[in-house]
Amino acid sequence: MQQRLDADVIVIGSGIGGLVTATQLAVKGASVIVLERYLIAGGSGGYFERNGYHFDVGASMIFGFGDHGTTNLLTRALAAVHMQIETIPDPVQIHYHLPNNLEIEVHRDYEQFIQELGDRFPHEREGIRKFYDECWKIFNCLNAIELLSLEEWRYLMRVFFQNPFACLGLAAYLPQNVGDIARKYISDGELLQFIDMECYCWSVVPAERTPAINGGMVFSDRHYGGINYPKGGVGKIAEKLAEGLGKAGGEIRYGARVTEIIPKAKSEQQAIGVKLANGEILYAKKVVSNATRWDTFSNLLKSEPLPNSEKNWRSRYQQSPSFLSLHLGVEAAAIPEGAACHHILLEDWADMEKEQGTIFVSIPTLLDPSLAPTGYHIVHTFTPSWMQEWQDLSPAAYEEKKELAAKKLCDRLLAIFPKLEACLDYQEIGTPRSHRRFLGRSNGTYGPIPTGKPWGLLGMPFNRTSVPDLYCVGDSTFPGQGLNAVAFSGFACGHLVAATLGLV
Ligand SMILES: NC(=O)c1ccc[n+]([C@@H]2O[C@H](COP(=O)([O-])OP(=O)(O)OC[C@H]3O[C@@H](n4cnc5c(N)ncnc54)[C@H](O)[C@@H]3O)[C@@H](O)[C@H]2O)c1
Ligand SMILES: CC(C)=CCC/C(C)=C/C=C/C(C)=C/C=C/C(C)=C/C=C/C=C(C)/C=C/C=C(C)/C=C/C=C(\C)CCC=C(C)C
Repeated sequence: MQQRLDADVIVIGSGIGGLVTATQLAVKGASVIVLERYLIAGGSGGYFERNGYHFDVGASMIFGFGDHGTTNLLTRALAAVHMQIETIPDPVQIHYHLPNNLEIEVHRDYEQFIQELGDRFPHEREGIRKFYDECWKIFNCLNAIELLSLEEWRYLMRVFFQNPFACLGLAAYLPQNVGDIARKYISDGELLQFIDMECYCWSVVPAERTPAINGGMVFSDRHYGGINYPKGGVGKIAEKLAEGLGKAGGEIRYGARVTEIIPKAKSEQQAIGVKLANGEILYAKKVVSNATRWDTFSNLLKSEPLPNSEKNWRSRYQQSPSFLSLHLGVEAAAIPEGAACHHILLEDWADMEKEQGTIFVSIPTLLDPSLAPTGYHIVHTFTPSWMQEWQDLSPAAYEEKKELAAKKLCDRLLAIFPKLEACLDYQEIGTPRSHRRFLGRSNGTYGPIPTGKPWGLLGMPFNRTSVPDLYCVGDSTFPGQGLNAVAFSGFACGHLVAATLGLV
């Protein structure tokens, strides 16, 4: 007997990866249901409101909103469902406050950034130029081709014949890491530490473990498409994608927690399906999981032994730390005139990768004041933290540890915002436990990081999995963390699944 089908494709999770997959499939004519365990869409790209403040959950430095080229994947994902968002250009990507008074601002203008970095390291002026120019080479290859699934051979042939040099260029960079390129041109130890931080602040690993292709994207796109903040907050991206999905005929269900993926039986009689926490079972031709690979294979595929491909991947990649997050509301006087929106603070290079070592700060109200009551700013401060730090504590000990950690972070921030503590109006503290609880991410992880030196991006799995008709999308698939990166993963997954359904 033919199995009942509820949709062509079920997508588990409405993070940006899941939503881009769903919208891409819907506009190609597939019937799609997105199942989201939380109350709103967006996952790490979501938001919450408290006391008149509109806080971004995680992502706040947004790549992919440019208006030209092919790498502006957020603009493109929205346009595919006839949506767009007004964005506010950020003139400085990051203001670094590093040991030995190394104060560097990464200006939107490439030449200004290269000039100022060269002024600080005059003996390395040439090396600096050569290093960042090589990153542009990678970016120019990416930005010259249509970005779809590398698992779909017709696309690969097409893109290769359309632009063989860009494809060969990318193929050459796929196994490389940023550190190898930096060391070709630069020998100053402090400058190499700076390049490590340039990588660490988005890849959570130093340059020698950061894929060159991702470095090329980040170090060039910030000057090309630029960093642009969505007016109304980062949550608008998911809101608009979800709206576009509805208009394209797709459906999204909230409060719909998937507890189990039911794989296709060997007899091929039964369609692949999912079971929800309320006991309901839904069937589809294909299931796409936007949960992390760890959650997908260890929690959702309950009866299946862990496939060898996943075992191999887990030996090459581990979970990155999660974050300790302080969502602060402060009086405007706390923020000095002319301050940049994003800051990185580190006092001692030895602490860069340590628990609560590097501090990330984002003040989105400098770009969009409407996110806070008049006369106030949002200061979102976060620092890497491991789940182990926050387990096995009594409720009272957990609360006390949170308060202490928050106080320590605020004290360190006084170095750049001396009036911060005096101007504090609201504080909400999130730990790895909060990230696990609200985002459904194993140990609240920010995503996969290589266990040793990786072969660039070659070790990252694509969207197809070893379980027939089950696909993965999001930051535990190629090319990894970042909203623009998971948007790529969504375009690739949507394209691959559409191809297997005969829709492209
Ligand atoms: N740019 C920044 O500042 C910044 C900061 C933090 C995170 N990020 C990035 O944001 C990206 C997040 O994108 P993503 O698409 O990979 O995923 P995501 O984790 O944001 O979204 C996954 C979604 O799936 C839902 N979900 C999980 N398990 C489920 C289940 N069993 N049933 C139903 N729903 C379930 C979650 O609630 C969530 O909405 C990450 O790549 C991260 O790197 C960026
Ligand atoms: C045919 C032949 C011969 C060959 C073939 C080859 C090819 C074609 C290849 C291709 C490839 C590709 C397509 C690739 C792609 C890639 C991509 C798209 C990538 C992307 C990336 C992106 C990224 C990485 C991004 C990221 C970002 C991030 C993560 C961010 C973050 C941030 C944060 C965390 C924040 C911070 C700070 C403060 C606040 C200060």
